[in-house]
Amino acid sequence: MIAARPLIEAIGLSISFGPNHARNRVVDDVSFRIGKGEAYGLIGESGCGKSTILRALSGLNSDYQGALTLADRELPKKRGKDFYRRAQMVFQDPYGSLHPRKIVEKVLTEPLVIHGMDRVSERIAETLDAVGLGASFRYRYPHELSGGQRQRVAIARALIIEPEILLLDEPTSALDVSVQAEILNLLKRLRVERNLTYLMVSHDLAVIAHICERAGMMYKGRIIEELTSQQIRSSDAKEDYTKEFLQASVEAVARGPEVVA
Ligand SMILES: Nc1ncnc2c1ncn2[C@@H]1O[C@H](COP(=O)(O)OP(=O)(O)OP(=O)(O)O)[C@@H](O)[C@H]1O
Repeated sequence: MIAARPLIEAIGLSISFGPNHARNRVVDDVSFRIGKGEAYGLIGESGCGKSTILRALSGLNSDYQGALTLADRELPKKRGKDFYRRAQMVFQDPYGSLHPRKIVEKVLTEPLVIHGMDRVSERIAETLDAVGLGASFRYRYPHELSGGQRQRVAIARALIIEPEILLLDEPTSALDVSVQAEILNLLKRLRVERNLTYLMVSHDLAVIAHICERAGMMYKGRIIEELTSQQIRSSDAKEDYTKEFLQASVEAVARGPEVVA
């Protein structure tokens, strides 16, 4: 079900790269709507434009045509602090996204200071707890953490300012298979507990079907059709390309993400 009034909307989004005479359009007239509290996925093979959409929405690339809206208001090309207060990003690579010389406490203090939030020490303790890391992790450096623990810190950093929206770019694909399911289950639980809205990008259909209620199937920069997680599970697609994509992943979807409890 599409909410009548979406929290996030993309309207005719197009994004091109390269010099004027040889612009390469990698996102082509994409539109989607995400209701408050919904988890929406963008799925497709490598290079189809998923991350480019997420980067545009998160303000990392302002060179786009069309409109992106938040709660019915068109977002300015240069996102203000108010946008980041409401929407935070979690990246694929927990190794690259944490500064090697900052202990966890510093990583978690910074967003609180930027957004002028109180109860710094308590919020750090509460958020570490919420992502399944105890107080002992507070004074550790990234190199003292496993990949899964680092991704939990990255999730804590995103959540500590209590945003409404998480923009998730392949948040488990850099992790060991055994750890992926733990992080996915954490994301699933946090969404319910905090009534979060997710936009998640993944090439992995099982991951999208596990987390998202709906997903846009992308092919060469376009969303060629939208599917519910139920349609993904039952391989119920209209487009031939989607059918092939689903068929190729059918066993993985039926199994769920590896070792999900
Ligand atoms: N800054 C950029 N300059 C030039 N081309 C770019 C840039 N960013 C992305 N592209 C190109 O846009 C296309 C889509 O990339 P994008 O990263 O969005 O794909 P994706 O679907 O997320 O795949 P992947 O999972 O491999 O990242 C690719 O051909 C990529 O090379």
